[in-house]
Amino acid sequence: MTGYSSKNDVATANGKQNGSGNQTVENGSKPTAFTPQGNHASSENNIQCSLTSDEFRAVNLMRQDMYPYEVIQEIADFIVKGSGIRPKIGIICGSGLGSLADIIQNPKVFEYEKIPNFPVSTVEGHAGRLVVGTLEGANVMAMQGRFHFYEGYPLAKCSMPVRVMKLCGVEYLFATNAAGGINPKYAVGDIMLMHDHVNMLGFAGNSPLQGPNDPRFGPRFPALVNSYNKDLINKAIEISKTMGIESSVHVGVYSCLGGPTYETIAELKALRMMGVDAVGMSTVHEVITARHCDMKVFAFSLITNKCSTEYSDKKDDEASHDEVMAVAKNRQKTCCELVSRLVAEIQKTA
Ligand SMILES: O=P(O)(O)O[C@H]1O[C@H](CO)[C@@H](O)[C@H]1O
Ligand code: HPA
Repeated sequence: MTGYSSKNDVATANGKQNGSGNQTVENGSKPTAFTPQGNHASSENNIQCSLTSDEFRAVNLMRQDMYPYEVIQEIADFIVKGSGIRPKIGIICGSGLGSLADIIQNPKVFEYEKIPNFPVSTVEGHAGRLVVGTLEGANVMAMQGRFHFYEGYPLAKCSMPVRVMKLCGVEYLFATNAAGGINPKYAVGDIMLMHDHVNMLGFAGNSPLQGPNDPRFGPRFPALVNSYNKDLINKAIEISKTMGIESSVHVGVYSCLGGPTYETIAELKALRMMGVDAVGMSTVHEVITARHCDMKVFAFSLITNKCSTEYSDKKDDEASHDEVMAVAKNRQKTCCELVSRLVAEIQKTA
């Protein structure tokens, strides 16, 4: 084999490459070192990284993944007291689907940065606001912006807001996402009601439930069969008929990869062989966390792009976040109608 070389260069955290291993930092502040035990030492050590003290603290905060029950309770109390509402339905808005929160009546809006101990949204199309109010007469709360593993947050932190929802009183989780359609029958703009998932991050040994289990949330070993509530799926199918969109609504299997890269052709082929219909980078950790604390789950994917399993040189065949956002914007009205009608159905039987 020719044409491949490995130079053994040392990559620094600020992206600079330096074959000698000497480290530089952009702003001129002195690099610090840390030990494998996580100690933050300023002396030279066996393992080095070129973070300043402030950067180190920021990264540490981002990676913090232990949220004791009491901290989550405090966040929930802050939201319930601040809004004067105890929500029954929690909605997570997928990429470009923030309008699902805009249809909430009498909204009380909490910016994520103003909520104590809450992470911040870093992805375009995820505004970073919690909206609490009513929809079709039901008390609801919606996350206009979710957290993804690729943003640098551990999975437990990505799905911590689901536990906040639970302690606010939420019984039903509606999780929505933008996803690539692997099933060749799916078209851009279709909706896939999730009836199961393949947890690729779980295959790699990663779970939002990793670490000590607090039985106040749920059991150490939760079962995940029947995670996606069948009654809600059937109600959504009925609603899609009355909306005249049943031919573009499917029931299928979603898989979450870590991202932020979109998939290679070989990965897409492997996923298809595993029975996956749509792929994204979210939702599964939220569903796991919701099922762990016994919430009823309804989830759907808006198919924002087709994932071809054929090799192609055409730029148009590559997934892009711009396309994802544009399709989501186009289909937001339909998604809003589906969600509000399903909320109305739940409210009817309450
Ligand atoms: O799953 P949501 O948040 O809808 O977003 C999807 O869209 C982004 C990629 O375009 C990824 O974040 C992927 O997970
Ligand atoms: N792959 C992964 N995540 C996605 C995609 C995709 O094709 N589309 C929207 N989110």
